[in-house]
Amino acid sequence: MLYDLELISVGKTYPDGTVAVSDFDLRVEKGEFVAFLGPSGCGKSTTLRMIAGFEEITNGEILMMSHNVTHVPPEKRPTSMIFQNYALFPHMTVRENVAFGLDVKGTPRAERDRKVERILDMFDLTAFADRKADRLSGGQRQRIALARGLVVEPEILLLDEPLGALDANLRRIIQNELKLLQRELGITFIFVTHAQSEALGLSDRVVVMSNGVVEQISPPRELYRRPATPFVAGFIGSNTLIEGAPLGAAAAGFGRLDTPVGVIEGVGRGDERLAVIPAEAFRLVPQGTPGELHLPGTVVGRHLVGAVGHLTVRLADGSDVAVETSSHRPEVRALAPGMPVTLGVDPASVTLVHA
Ligand SMILES: Nc1ncnc2c1ncn2[C@@H]1O[C@H](COP(=O)(O)OP(=O)(O)OP(=O)(O)O)[C@@H](O)[C@H]1O
Repeated sequence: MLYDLELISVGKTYPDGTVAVSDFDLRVEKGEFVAFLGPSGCGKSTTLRMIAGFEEITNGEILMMSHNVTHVPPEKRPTSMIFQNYALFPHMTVRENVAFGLDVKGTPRAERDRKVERILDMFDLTAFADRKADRLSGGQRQRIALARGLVVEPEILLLDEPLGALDANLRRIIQNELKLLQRELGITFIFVTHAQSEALGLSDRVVVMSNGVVEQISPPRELYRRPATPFVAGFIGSNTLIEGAPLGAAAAGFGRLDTPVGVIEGVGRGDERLAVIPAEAFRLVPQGTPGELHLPGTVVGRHLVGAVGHLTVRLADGSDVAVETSSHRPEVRALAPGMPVTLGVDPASVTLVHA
C-alpha cells in the first residue's frame, strides 16, 4: 500500500523539557481528509508543524509517498500549510500573496503567472486581485489563504484551525466549500481543530489526541459507536461511564462487568473495567421485560428540544445518567421529575473499555 503520509512513532520534546507529542503513529491514504481533534495544548499544532517541517522531530520518522522526509526542509516537502490567521502579507496585493509560494519555489515567471491566474479564477478572486490583502473581508482572506496554499499544487494540504477566525455562519459555508474542494481536487487534507462538529462533519477519519498522545484514530461514526478509551468516551458525544469488576467473556465478542447498578454486558473481551453507554442507547422499558439489562431509576430532569427529549435519570447508586429519546412519544411527554423509570440497554450498543 502506498501512503501519502506516514508518521512512525513521531515524538517532540521541546528544549524546555515539555513533551508535546509522543509515539504518534498514523498512515494516511491519498485523498483522505483527516482531522486532529483534542483540547487546547494536546499537541495538534505541534504535530502539524512537524509534518510541514517547521518543527524538528525528536523521535521517529516521517514519510511522504514512501520517501523519508524527516530531515527535508519545508519548501522541499510536497506539503502546503494554511494558518489560522492566514498569515497573509497585508502590504501585498492578493495576486502577490497568491504568487508568493511559487516565488519561494523559484517557479519560472510565465508558469507562475499562469498558475496564479487560474487559481484566482477558481476562487472567484480575480476581481480583487490588485487589492491589498488587508482591505478584504474575513471570508475573502480565507479564500486567498486557500488559493495560496493550493497554487503550489501540494500533495498534502495542512490546515491549522483555518476557520477559527470566521463567524459561525461563514464558517458553515466555508466548511461545505472546503469539503467539496477537497473531493474535487483529490488532495490529502490534514486539518487541526478543537471544534468537534467540524472534525466529525468534515473528515474521513479523526485522530483524537490528549496530552500529546493519540487516543483513537477512527471514522467519525466509530468514535461515537465504539470509543476506545475513557478519554474519547468522555470527550465525544454524551456517554454514561460505569465502572465495575470484569466478569469475563459472554457471547462471542461480548464481555460482562459487575457494577454497582447491576451486571452490564457490552461489546468487549470481558477483561475491561468500564462500560460506556451512549445517551441515545437507553430506552424506557416497562418493568420486567426479559432478556435485557434493566436499570431502575428516578427522573431528576426532563428537557425537550425539538424532536429530542433529554432526560437525567438517577440510578439506585445515586449516579446520574444522560438519556436521549424521542420527545414525540407520549410516555416521554408524561414524565416528570420524581417519577420512577426503568432504562433498558441493548448490549450491542454498550462498549467495554479499559479504565
Ligand atoms: N515552543 C515551545 N516550547 C515549549 N513548549 C511548547 C512550545 N510550543 C508548544 N509547546 C507546548 O507543547 C504542548 C502542545 O502544544 P500545541 O500548540 O501543539 O497544542 P495544540 O493542541 O495545538 O493546542 P491549541 O489548540 O491551543 O493550539 C503544550 O503543552 C504547549 O504548551
